[in-house]
Amino acid sequence: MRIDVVTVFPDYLAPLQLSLLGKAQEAGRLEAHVHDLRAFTTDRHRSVDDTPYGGGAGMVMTPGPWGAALDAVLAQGPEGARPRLVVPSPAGRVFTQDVAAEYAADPWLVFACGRYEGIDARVLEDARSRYDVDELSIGDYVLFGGEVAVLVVVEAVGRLLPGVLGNAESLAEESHTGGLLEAPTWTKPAQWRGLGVPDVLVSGDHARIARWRRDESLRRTASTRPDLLARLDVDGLDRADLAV
Ligand SMILES: COC(=O)c1ccnc(N)c1
Repeated sequence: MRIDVVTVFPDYLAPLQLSLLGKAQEAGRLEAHVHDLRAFTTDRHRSVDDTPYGGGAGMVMTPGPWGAALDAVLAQGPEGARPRLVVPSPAGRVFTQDVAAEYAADPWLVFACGRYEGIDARVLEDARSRYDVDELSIGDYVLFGGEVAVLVVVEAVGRLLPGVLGNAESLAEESHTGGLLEAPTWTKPAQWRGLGVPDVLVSGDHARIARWRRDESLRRTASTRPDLLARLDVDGLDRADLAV
């Protein structure tokens, strides 16, 4: 997978070089390119924003540098490819594990990091002729810019890429895989500050352990995220059992 990020704060994306994402890049599973939007400005002040038409507080990012930047990114990628342009925005569709899986299947993601009051609407309108444009929210709150959202999305997507996670099996049991929250976990020591470990987990009965973990996962989901349960058609689930 290739990812390109256009931003006025390239340093914000430095964490992409760390940890598993750094290793994924070394292994050639992920190719990340960060572009400074100001490199596509043409004025002496390298300006990227201006006052909004119609008035109102704050500044809007001007279309010129963005158009040039998105053209340049396209020219650097595979010939004829049509990448997905992801624009982090509080007005976007909500990013979920399912969306992460969708993105993990894309060969090329381009991220446009807006700041201030956003990017001139014509940038996305123009981009739609060459990109599949996706405005994306990481939750119902507002940030200073899209860069933090890019780090969230790239980490959630990158860990789904084949070979990036040491043990791909862990993907099957984690929260939001299959729509439920994962059961609580314990490790050594067996006793800690007077607290022990559920007997079933040291029983060695793997079928019983799997059932117990499933029940704990359902209970935790019902207690913390009943909205997730409402979406699920969990076979054989008797919701009365989940009265927590
Ligand atoms: C400037 O970008 C944001 O404020 C933003 C981006 C993605 N998700 C959000 N919830 C906010």
